[in-house]
Amino acid sequence: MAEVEVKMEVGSDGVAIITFSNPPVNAFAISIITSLKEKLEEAMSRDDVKAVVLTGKHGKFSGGFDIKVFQNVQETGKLSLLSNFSIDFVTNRIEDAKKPIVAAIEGLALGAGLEVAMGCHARIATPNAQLGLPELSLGVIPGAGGTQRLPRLLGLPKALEMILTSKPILSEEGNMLGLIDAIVPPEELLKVSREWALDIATECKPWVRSLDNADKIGSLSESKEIIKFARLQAKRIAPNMTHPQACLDVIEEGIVQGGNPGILKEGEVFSELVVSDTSKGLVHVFFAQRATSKVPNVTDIGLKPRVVKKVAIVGGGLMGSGIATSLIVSNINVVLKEVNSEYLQKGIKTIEENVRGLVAKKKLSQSRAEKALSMIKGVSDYSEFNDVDMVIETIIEDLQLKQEIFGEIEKACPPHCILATNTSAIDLNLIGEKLTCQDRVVGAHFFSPAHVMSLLEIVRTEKTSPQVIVDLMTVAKTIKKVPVVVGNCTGFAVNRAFFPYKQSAHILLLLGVDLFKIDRLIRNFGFPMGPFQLEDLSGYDVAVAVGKEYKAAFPDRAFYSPVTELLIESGRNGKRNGKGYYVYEKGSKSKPDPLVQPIIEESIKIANLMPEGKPISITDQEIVEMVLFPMVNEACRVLEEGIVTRVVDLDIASVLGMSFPPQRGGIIFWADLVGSKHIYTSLKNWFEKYGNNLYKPSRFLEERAMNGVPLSAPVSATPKTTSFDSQS
Ligand SMILES: C[C@H](O)CC(=O)SCCNC(=O)CCNC(=O)[C@H](O)C(C)(C)COP(=O)(O)OP(=O)(O)OC[C@H]1O[C@@H](n2cnc3c(N)ncnc32)[C@H](O)[C@@H]1OP(=O)(O)O
Repeated sequence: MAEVEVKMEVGSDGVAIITFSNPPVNAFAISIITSLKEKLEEAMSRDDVKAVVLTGKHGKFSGGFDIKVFQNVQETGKLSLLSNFSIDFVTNRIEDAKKPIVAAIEGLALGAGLEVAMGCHARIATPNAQLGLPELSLGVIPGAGGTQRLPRLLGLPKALEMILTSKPILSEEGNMLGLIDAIVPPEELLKVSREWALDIATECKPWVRSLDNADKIGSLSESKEIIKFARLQAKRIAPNMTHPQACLDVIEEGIVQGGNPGILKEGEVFSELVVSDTSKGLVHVFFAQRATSKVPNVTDIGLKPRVVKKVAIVGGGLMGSGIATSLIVSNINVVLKEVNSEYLQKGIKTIEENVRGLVAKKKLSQSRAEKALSMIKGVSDYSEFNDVDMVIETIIEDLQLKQEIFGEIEKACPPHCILATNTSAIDLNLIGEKLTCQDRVVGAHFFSPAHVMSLLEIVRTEKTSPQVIVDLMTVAKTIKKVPVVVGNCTGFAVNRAFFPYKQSAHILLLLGVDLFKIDRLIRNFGFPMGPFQLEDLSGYDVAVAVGKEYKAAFPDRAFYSPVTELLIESGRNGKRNGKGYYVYEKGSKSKPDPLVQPIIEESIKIANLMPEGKPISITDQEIVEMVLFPMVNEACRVLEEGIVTRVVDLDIASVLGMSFPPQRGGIIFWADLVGSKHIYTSLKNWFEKYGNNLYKPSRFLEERAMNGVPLSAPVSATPKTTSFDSQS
């Protein structure tokens, strides 16, 4: 069968098997939908066809509507591209067809994939097929009848859970709950499906129209209560998003008015949401995340990843034990080295606690947890390093010590072994300076807690070999991390672009803006917490140590705030000792601590930033912009210096490493929506007003703003020109 094609074969039993193919996931592209309509029309009109089986090629039913079409609609505004898929195709051509249609589901049926299957008159699936409606994760709602048919097939509570969490269920659960009619092995899928279809045609099995099925919907008052509860939950999980509430409105409409009015409302709401900024951001993140795994001159030069079966970790602290946890739960053997048995026991204990935590959260079964723990071996010397495929060093940020350790591991490990460091700041060229095998040195920058956070920043030097990068990217995927490949500098891409976030928040504080207001506004923007809450969480000692690194690396613009050291002097260390900008007490929510006010007043005096000694007057929007625009400015430098060569890498690094709200599409995507000219002029204005270099626009930003070139255009896209100043 050709790559993108719909084929129909009519058997001697009178069943037409319609197979669609659009690798890799059989997405419903416009051409596939058009061909499917034609084949269905033919099947309905042919006298030798009694029933139809609809199935996908390549071991999958369908990954849903083609999301590239969403991008096209978002760019052109042409809603007609969505071609009334729901009513014209799923309802009229499938559900209302005059001959029975059975969906034969292998592998997965997601989004429109499941919606098409629910329009069919029965569903037969292979074991472990994934069934889900993940549309909310793209900023839209199920738009091909899913909001109406799933509650009618599964009952409201389970349907709401699936839609609101975007999480799929497996066909076994679907079978138990009534979504799937039978589970059969892959080799019997077509045989059973065609028999089922014939049985419906001969009335031996029921001809079920899902939209008419009211059995699983309870009383109106009961349903309304369930939806009310779901609204509260959705608000708690996604406080800044409106589309989950819009989805619940649509589901409620269907319950109150009936399935057909529900489908009409679904269509209206879908059309509004697909062109919203939220959907634009989330669709961008979907494709950007996949693009990060295609690295020019690395993944496109025919290299095959080598197998990494055993990894040694040097250092069993918080990072080392988190990384070890990620590896062992993904079936990679780990040798954990510590300097003495006390530290070793501590490290192993943390790993055991991490694994128990994953079991408690139902992310790991008990048997897999036991297997994982059997894959770790604690050691206090290098004798076990002779057959490891990779070493990850996770000790404290001390260059001399790191150089010594790298000298030792180079001798102890086999010649193919990858030598990785988890440093978050130190120049990799210095760490590997004394080695003979500098092509094997690479940064594996995990984020804390390493067994939970999904980003792996892979830092390459000019000498790191592409093979080593390919290998580490493969390990990242094995342990379910998203790898982003970046260049070498202080802070690499994530911490480098993120440092102005905290510093600008401190400048605002010292200019007299209420810190709790800053936190609240940043949360409203979509970050999970504000800059001061984040500082409380990481601990002030970390903030002071990291602040020194940036001061040394970027003395022209790194800002020193006296607040953190004064907080430490007064016995505060954030969440760790329960006392920070907020008070943390066991069993209750953190609360702003009024007792920090005198410390802030003292800091304001020391810093003396307020113009004429008075707090500045500033709008809420400007507060948010003053925290975020300096990050955009630094991100521009990261791009200009080639630390990151593609904008998608920075967008994904910001979403997964800085918790930049995914619905904003990542830092550069958002900056382009705001407009580089506005960012440039705002920064310039603050630079002139407050005299702080943190706000001085970078050359890259200035050139892009001046030439009207989006920040996301390739680095080579900016013509070199004179500045705004000299132009005006
Ligand atoms: C009207 C309807 O209600 C609206 C919809 O149906 S919206 C779509 C709903 N469906 C989804 O959200 C599913 C999105 N896809 C996924 O979650 C995952 O791709 C998957 C679980 C299907 C497969 O995962 P995995 O095997 O890891 O492969 P993954 O790398 O993600 O995808 C493989 C390729 O298929 C593409 N792809 C996956 N689903 C796609 C889709 N629905 N449309 C277009 N392209 C898609 C990916 O972009 C990727 O392309 P690339 O190779 O060029 O980078």
